[in-house]
Amino acid sequence: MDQILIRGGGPLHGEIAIAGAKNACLALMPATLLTDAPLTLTNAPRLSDIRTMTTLLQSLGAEVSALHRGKVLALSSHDLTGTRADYDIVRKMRASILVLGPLLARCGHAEVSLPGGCAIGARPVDLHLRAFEAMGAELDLRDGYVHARAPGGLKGAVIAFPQVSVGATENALMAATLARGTTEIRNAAREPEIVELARCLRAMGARIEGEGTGTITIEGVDSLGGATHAVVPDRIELGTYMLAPAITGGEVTCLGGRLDLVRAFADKLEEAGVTCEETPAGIRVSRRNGAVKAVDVRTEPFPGFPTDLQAQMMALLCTASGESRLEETIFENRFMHAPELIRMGARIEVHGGTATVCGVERLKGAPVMATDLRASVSLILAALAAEGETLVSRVYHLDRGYEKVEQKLGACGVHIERVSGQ
Ligand SMILES: CC(=O)N[C@H]1[C@@H](OP(=O)(O)OP(=O)(O)OC[C@H]2O[C@@H](n3ccc(=O)[nH]c3=O)[C@H](O)[C@@H]2O)O[C@H](CO)[C@@H](O)[C@@H]1O
Ligand SMILES: C=C(OP(=O)(O)O)C(=O)O
Repeated sequence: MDQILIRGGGPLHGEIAIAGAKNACLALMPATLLTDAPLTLTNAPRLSDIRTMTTLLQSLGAEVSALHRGKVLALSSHDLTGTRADYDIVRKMRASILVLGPLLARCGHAEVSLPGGCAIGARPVDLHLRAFEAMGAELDLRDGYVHARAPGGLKGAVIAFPQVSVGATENALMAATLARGTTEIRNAAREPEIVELARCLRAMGARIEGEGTGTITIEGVDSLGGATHAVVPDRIELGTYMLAPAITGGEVTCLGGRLDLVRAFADKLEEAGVTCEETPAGIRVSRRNGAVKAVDVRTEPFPGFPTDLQAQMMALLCTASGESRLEETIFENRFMHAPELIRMGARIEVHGGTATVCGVERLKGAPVMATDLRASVSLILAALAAEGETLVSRVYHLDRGYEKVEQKLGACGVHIERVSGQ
């Protein structure tokens, strides 16, 4: 199994190109199931999660070709052969549940394995299922699978989510495009991934209004056509690399980055004493003198501070001057990076959903283990500033969401390499 070795030390200088967004692409790819016309996605990231979604769609009979070294995905669901998403694929990636809405809308039935819990929390899919029921689907949970049927087709409905869910909003949005009548999604997620999906669906002929607000209205149409859509830059990869010079000092420009994608996060960086400027090329981040200041962070749905940047922010605050509080409100078990950061000399106490971080002068390199995707990259960030060598194991988590980490950070002056471990 691969490991990543980092020799921390000096400041970072250079440019890092931000890839297309994993989470946007994972929602856009299943949209192919809604149409028999071709869907082309450009600026796709090259990640194991994208390959997993490719395998899942292919298992349903869709054609998915990765062109231009994987940066362009050509998808066609002209000849769908199945409606069953198998446990063997779904268990690898929760976003697999996003095929349920499109399959149900297009084929009138689908069988999708329940994704189950994962390291960061239980993550049920009840909100997805309630949305389909509101649209007239009949659901049956059997043998670990959701068996969904809508013999007369889905009907437009008012779907009022009791809590904000990105995935449930995406699933309901896709299903509603082919439902009979009008659907109103209330308390909808407002994440950029939702806006992207709505734009792509609109380009395919869907009638959607209100994406990016709490209420999305969809007027169902009889069929959708094809489209070509460029995937938005990955705001979580962007935030992660913005933290690199914040932690080590120096100056890095994140090419293609946009402040509107990371406003709440960039505000916290500024509050901590890190400069973030938008330039025509991207976002330039610099920290020249002194330690960063402690700040308090509370994760929230967009436009709040993203849970997917909480672990990385914690890595920064480990060496801030003073005491910071991080409150995780989205997932019940998303502090697994804390014990590993403590192995590197951090002072962190976790009580329920709150972590208190007391900044130390210097972290020390250590062997550490990645427990999930964002935890893995938080350890890499911590290692950039640590004294000595850090060896991060279980980096398959990292490969789900970050392409070419070694090259991107290596080009900014860090000693980082992938090594084969046991
Ligand atoms: C592939 C993808 O885009 N993943 C992102 C997506 O995950 P995902 O779409 O799974 O996250 P949700 O927004 O649905 O989850 C938010 C909260 O709602 C709960 N919930 C969700 C659905 C449901 O049916 N019932 C329920 O209780 C979840 O357990 C969680 O506590 O949004 C999360 C929140 O920004 C991000 O951390 C993930 O990176
Ligand atoms: C939690 C994440 O992904 P997923 O929802 O696929 O687990 C993430 O991208 O940080």
